[in-house]
Amino acid sequence: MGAFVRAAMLNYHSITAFAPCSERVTNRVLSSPSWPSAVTVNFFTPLSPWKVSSGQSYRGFSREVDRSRKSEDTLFGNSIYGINGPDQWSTRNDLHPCRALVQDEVLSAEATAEVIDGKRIAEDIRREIAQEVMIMKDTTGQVPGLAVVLVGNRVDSATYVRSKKKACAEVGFASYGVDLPENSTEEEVLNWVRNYNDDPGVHGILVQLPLPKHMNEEKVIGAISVEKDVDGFHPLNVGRLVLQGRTPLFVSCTPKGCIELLLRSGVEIAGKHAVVIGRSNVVGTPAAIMLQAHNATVTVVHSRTPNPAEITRTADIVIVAVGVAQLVRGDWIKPGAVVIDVGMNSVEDPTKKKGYRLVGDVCYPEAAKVASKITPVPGGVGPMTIAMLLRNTLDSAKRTLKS
Ligand SMILES: Nc1nc(=O)c2c([nH]1)NC[C@@H]1CN(c3ccc(C(=O)N[C@@H](CCC(=O)O)C(=O)O)cc3)C=[N+]21
Repeated sequence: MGAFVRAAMLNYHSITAFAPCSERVTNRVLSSPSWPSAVTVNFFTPLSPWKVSSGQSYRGFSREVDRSRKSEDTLFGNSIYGINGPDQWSTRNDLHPCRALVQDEVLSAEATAEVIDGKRIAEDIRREIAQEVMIMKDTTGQVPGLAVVLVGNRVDSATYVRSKKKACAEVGFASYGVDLPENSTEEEVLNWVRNYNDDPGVHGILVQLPLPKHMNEEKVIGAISVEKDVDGFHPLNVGRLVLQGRTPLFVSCTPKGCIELLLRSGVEIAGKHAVVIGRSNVVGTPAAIMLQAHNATVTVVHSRTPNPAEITRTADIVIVAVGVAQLVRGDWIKPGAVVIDVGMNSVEDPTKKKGYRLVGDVCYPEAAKVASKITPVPGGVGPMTIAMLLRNTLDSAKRTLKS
C-alpha cells in the first residue's frame, strides 16, 4: 500500500483513491475490522473531467458505504461494464430565480410554446381504458386487478399509492393492496409478492419504490412474476426492451407516458435528434431506448457530461429526468424544440398554502419562450405515468383472458 493510501486511511471517515487501484483499496479498507461501518469513499479516474484539490468541494464518485450490506460490492466496480457512482449534478444550491443567466432575447420573449396537457391526455386514455373494461366485464365477467405493495411510512409514497388506487376504481379495476410497516422483513414483502403472483384475480403487481433501506429492491422486483410486472422493472422485461425484436411484456410507465405524449401531440420522432438528460433505470435509460426504437437519433446527457447545455441545444426533442429543480435553463433549448419535463421537485414557497410547490427539472418560464411544445409540472408527465400503469394492467388482463 502506498503512502497515499496510508495517508487516506488515517482519516477514518473518508478515503480517496485513484482508479484503477480503487477497487482493491476500497475492498481492503472496508474489510478491515478497524473501520467504522459507514465510510465515504471518493474515487477518481483518469477520465474524470474535473480537478481535485484539497479542501475544495469536488465532484468525485462519493458514496456513503454501509459495510453491513453485502450486495454493495458492485459500487466499486470500475470495470469494462463501466464506472459506478451516483449521479450528482453540480448546480447552484439555491433555487435560481429562473432568469439571471440567460440571454436578453430569451428574457424579453413571449412564452409561445404550446402546452402539452398531460392531464387532459391522461383523462382521454383513462376513458378509453374504462370503455374496454366495460366490454371485458360484459363478455368475460372479469375485470383487471392491480395489487399495490406499500412498505413503510413515506408520505409521498402513501400519496402516490392513494392516487393509483383511486385511478383504478375510476376505470373499473379491482384494486388489491397491502400496507406493511417500515420494520417488516424482506421475507414478508416477498411473501406478499408471491401471494399476488399466485392470485388469478391480480393481473398487475406494483411494489412502491423506494423500499426501506434494509431491503434489496432488486431481489423484490425480481420476485414479481414477469407476466404481472406492470411497472416494467423486472430485468427480463428491461432486457427484452433493449434487445431488438424481443418485445417486452411491459415497459416502464413514465418513459412510456413520455412517448405517448409525443405521439398524441403530433410530434414526429423519426429522424429527429433526441437528447435524454438522465440515465436512471426507471426513466432515462428506457426513454433513450424507446426513442431509438422510434427511429430518433439519441444522445444521453448525464451528470458527468462536461458540456450538457451545448449538447442539449442541438436537440429537436428533449426529455429531462434527473431530479434537480430547474436544471435546464432556457438557453439549453434550441428554438422550436419539444421539451418533456419528467422532474417533480418540491421547493419551499411561503405564498402557497402547503408551504411548497412542485417544479420540474426544466426552468419552465424560460423554456416556454424558446420551445415549440412543453409539458408543465404538475399536469404533464405525472398523470401519464398513472394512465400507463392502468394501460399495462389492462393489457396484462387481456393477455391472461385470451390464453
Ligand atoms: N414501483 C413504483 N412505480 C412507480 O410508478 C412509482 C414508484 N414506484 N415510486 C414513486 C414514483 C413517482 N410516481 C408518480 C406517479 C404519478 C405522479 C403524478 O400523478 N403527479 C401529478 C400530481 C402531482 C402532485 O400534485 O402531487 C402531476 O405531476 O401532475 C407523480 C409521480 C410513480 N412512481
